[in-house]
Amino acid sequence: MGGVSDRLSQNKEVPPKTKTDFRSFCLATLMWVHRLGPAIIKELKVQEWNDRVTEGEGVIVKVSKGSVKLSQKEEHWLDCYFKHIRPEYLKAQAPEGDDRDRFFLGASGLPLRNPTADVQRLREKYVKRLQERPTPPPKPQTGMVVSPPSSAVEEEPTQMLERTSPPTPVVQLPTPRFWGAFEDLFPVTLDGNPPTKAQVTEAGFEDRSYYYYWRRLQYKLRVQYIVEQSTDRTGRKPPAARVQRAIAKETAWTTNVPTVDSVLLAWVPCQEPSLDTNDPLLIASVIHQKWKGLAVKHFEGKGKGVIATMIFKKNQVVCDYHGEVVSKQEGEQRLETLTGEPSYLFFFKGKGGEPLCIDAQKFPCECHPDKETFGRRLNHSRRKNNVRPQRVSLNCPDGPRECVLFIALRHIAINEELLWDYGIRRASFGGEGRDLTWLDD
Ligand SMILES: C[S@@+](CC[C@H](N)C(=O)[O-])C[C@H]1O[C@@H](n2cnc3c(N)ncnc32)[C@H](O)[C@@H]1O
Repeated sequence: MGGVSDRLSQNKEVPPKTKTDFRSFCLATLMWVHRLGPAIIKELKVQEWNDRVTEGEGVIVKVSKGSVKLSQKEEHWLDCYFKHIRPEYLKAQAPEGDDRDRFFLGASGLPLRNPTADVQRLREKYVKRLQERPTPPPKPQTGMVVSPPSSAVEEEPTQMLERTSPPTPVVQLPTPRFWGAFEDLFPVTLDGNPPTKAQVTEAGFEDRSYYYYWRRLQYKLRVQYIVEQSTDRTGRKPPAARVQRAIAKETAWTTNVPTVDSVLLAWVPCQEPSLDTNDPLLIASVIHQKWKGLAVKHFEGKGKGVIATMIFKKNQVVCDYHGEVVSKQEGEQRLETLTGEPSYLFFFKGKGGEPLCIDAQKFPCECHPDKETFGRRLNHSRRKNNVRPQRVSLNCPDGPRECVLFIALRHIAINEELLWDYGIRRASFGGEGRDLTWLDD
């Protein structure tokens, strides 16, 4: 399973069956090595996983009845499941399901029902395989391409993962067909270097076009990165000087450095996402406050905040700012009554420019007494904001509802904290803002 966790951490393809096996393997670790009962495992919460603390060479995870100490390796396995498998299961889940806090989910996105049966299945599968295995397959030799076609990968996942299948002899490969195998061996990254000629030849890729393609993809990646770095919150096309400064900051890039012109050419205006105000899923999520892929986490010096537990794509709706919608005037009066505690009042302009306020001060809210409403927990950052608020009028069954949705400004990775720009600066409120130590302007 070490091979599987390596592939998962490197974002390489892993067949669904192997992912299920890997989840069972994590369950088996908790059951067999740490003697946790299935009921405790089923109850394990995302929050408990996120709140794990390092102790010596391992980590302590609080569980419903006590705690468990995992080794670094075991932590790595469980984290691989959490970061690379669970988010996929979350995608499958219908909005009615309440997935949000369970660590172990089934492929349907719902909480895992029978960990014992899962572990048993895994055990039987491997015992059977060991009994059936004839003689060990030959080890791959150097100068061979060790990448079976993807159909073979589906049928016999462990062969691919342990790289024990008989190697395919080197042939002159057409570029597009085998690019995947090349990229697996030499992933294209923002800061990496292309493989040397010797490495390429050793891996069985004689054709120089792979090398050039690698560089071209890295160039595109870098151009896109500089576009993002040099475009400010106004979303307007950046001036050449700003692009030049953003490029100059990347001192580690010594070759394959994008030119200012190529960045300006690649720049396109940021598209306002067109939200479907009749979307039943969106409406259900707002009404029932069931948002996928989010978890609350405690941050030192910030209090609570929200992290992503699945990937969010640019322009995807993350959650809403849930609370009581009142007039701006009413909101200001409520603000006056606050004495030093954090404010959860969101002022905005509703449909037709009407000044409104969403009051999320009360927790839990009356309409969802058993729920963590995520929007109110999002912290501020001007510099590292990755979501932005957008006002919409949703066509809910009981009539139009004024809403503020948080939209991903870019690709958001798992475990990343969700941050939005509150629009407050140190100079705000006639300079009163300078007392707010957490502002990063
Ligand atoms: C809407 S609440 C955000 C959630 C809040 N952290 C909590 O625990 O519920 C706003 C308050 O969070 C805190 N906060 C927001 N962003 C912060 C940041 N970047 N660093 C530290 N505190 C922050 C401030 O106290 C602010 O008044």
